Amino acid sequence: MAAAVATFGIRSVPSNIWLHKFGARTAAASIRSRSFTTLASLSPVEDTEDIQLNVIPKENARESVSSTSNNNNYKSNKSYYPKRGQTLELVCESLAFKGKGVCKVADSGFVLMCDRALPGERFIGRVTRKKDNYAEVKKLKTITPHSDYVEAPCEYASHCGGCKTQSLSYEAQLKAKEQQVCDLVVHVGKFSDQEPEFAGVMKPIVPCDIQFHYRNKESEELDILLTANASFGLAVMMEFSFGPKGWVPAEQLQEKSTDECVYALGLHAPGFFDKVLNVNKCLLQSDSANEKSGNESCATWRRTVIVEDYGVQEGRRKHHNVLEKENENMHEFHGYISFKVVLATVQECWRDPELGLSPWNVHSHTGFLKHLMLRSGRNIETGLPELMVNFVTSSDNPECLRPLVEKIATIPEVVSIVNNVNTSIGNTSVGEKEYTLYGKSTITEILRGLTFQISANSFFQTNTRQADVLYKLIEDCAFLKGDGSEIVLDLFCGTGTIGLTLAKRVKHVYGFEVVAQAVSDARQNATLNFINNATFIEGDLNKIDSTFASNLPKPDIVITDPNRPGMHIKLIKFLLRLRASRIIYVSCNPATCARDLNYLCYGVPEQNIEGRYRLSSLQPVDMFPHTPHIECVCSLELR
Ligand SMILES: C[S@@+](CC[C@H](N)C(=O)[O-])C[C@H]1O[C@@H](n2cnc3c(N)ncnc32)[C@H](O)[C@@H]1O
Repeated sequence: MAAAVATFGIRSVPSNIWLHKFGARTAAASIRSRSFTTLASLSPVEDTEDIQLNVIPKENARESVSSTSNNNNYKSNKSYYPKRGQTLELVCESLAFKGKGVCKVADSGFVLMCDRALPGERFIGRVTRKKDNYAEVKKLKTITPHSDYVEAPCEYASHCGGCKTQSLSYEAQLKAKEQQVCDLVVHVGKFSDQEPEFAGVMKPIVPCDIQFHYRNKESEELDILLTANASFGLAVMMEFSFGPKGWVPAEQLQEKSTDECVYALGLHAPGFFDKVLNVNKCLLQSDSANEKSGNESCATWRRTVIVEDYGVQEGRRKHHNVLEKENENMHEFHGYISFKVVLATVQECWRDPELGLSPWNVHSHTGFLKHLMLRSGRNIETGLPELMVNFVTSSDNPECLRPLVEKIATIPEVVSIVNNVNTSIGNTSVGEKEYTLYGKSTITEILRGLTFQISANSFFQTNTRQADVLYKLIEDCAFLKGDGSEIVLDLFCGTGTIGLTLAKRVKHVYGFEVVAQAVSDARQNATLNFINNATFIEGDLNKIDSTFASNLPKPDIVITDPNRPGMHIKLIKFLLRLRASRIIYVSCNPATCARDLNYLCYGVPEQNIEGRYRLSSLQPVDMFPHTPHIECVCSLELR
């Protein structure tokens, strides 16, 4: 297999007026019964909004339009089409992929998608973009707010791109996510919700219990802040961007001082790749710390925050002991405090003209600092948090970072400072070169009783606490015999997490992963955990050929955990030929997941490939409250 990451396209699942039973039908029968009136034709694989929307066949369009129910047949009445720029009164009915509100014009049934519209909300919106059978709209004014309203505690909630549903009660968020998965399974996956088995297959969403542990004000702020960016979860990963000009939301322009419009370090404004919302001290400091610290140095401020937050008067060690007793989420909480301190330290000095550091300008392709990535792990001996700070720069000049590195290195939790050099004009954070500027090149984390080493560019679940729940679910779905006889194939294995949690009860684990650093971490993780029956292989699963895995013993269980685009059709065909008894499909994108489940269960009729699997359970898991993200664990049995 080649090692390069490829882009690829899979056509979207053809529309079909027949919804399938749960694998009960043979593929041949399903081929006969299909009527391929394809609305979607070829959707780019990343445009999963289209996968989700273009799912109802033309001949059914009218029926679905006339229905005003919540059935989420996201299909518009073709006889009505609003004009671009037109303002309309709309009602949001439900949430769709990426957390966009599915809205309808009263009496027409025409579907419009609106960012930040929440179920039950009646509002005025302006049509911004027309798609084939729906349109996009920008919210101008709320007439009546959505149901299940709660006050969003974060001052950036309505501006930053991350947690769109902060003002929706957590119960309502869960309901919306569960509904979304269900709709996708029916409309994209083509499973019939009329079958008696459906209710048994679709499991209720597993909530994130951290929601309920963090009840006090500080803690809510923690939850919210740490989910404020799509790329991180609760306390273990955060990505900030540098920009030449801070973005200020229109409604705040009057209040903000002009210097806030200069050089920014913060979160991307929603929908803008070139605008950065500066994350300033207001968000970083708790109110009490703000009052107390005044102009004090960062170190003093840090102590103040900790003492104020927990009422602990003396000694760090004692502080931790007390915390462990008082708050079982101490690890995340303390990691969070360290994030705040690192960010405040960088904010304090990176604009100093003497350092000569400039932010990356995405338009002119000039400037040096692209991103600041913070990742937190845990010291495996003390259990205390340890932090990795990763500066992503546009050129190879690590010496320029020296003054910043010296300051950050004084923060006790920081054990690793690295520099990823990414010379491409794009905004990605993975570097062609990596320098370790201070301490180690990796951090460690503990998950399901195992130790994992993580490099800057390796994937690792960003909400460790909920990852533990997720991996336990995967283990349960594996139904291991426990006699050490089974072979496990761990596709998209990252640092080996899933395979290694199963390794001690199986004969051998074979993991495949494209990122070289992750493969090397996975091998090291096997050693760290005294596991010698796991083999990790570097390669691109989008570029497999007929010889793929032919030299390995036939697996009994396949775990597949692709990133958002889902599985390449080549890999799906490989799995259909392989016929392992069980596949566990772990997905972070329910739209591509539904599409791939359809392939695995009903085949690829256009290519005369039969489906082989029966979907026996689908378990949504909420890894990231307040964000649109949904994780799913699906069990498929060989028919
Ligand atoms: C969602 S992560 C899952 C990682 C791992 N299973 C875990 O739970 O930590 C997806 C992984 O697939 C890897 N990946 C993405 N595209 C790939 C490809 N074409 N071939 C192989 N691995 C790929 C990513 O680098 C990432 O580590």
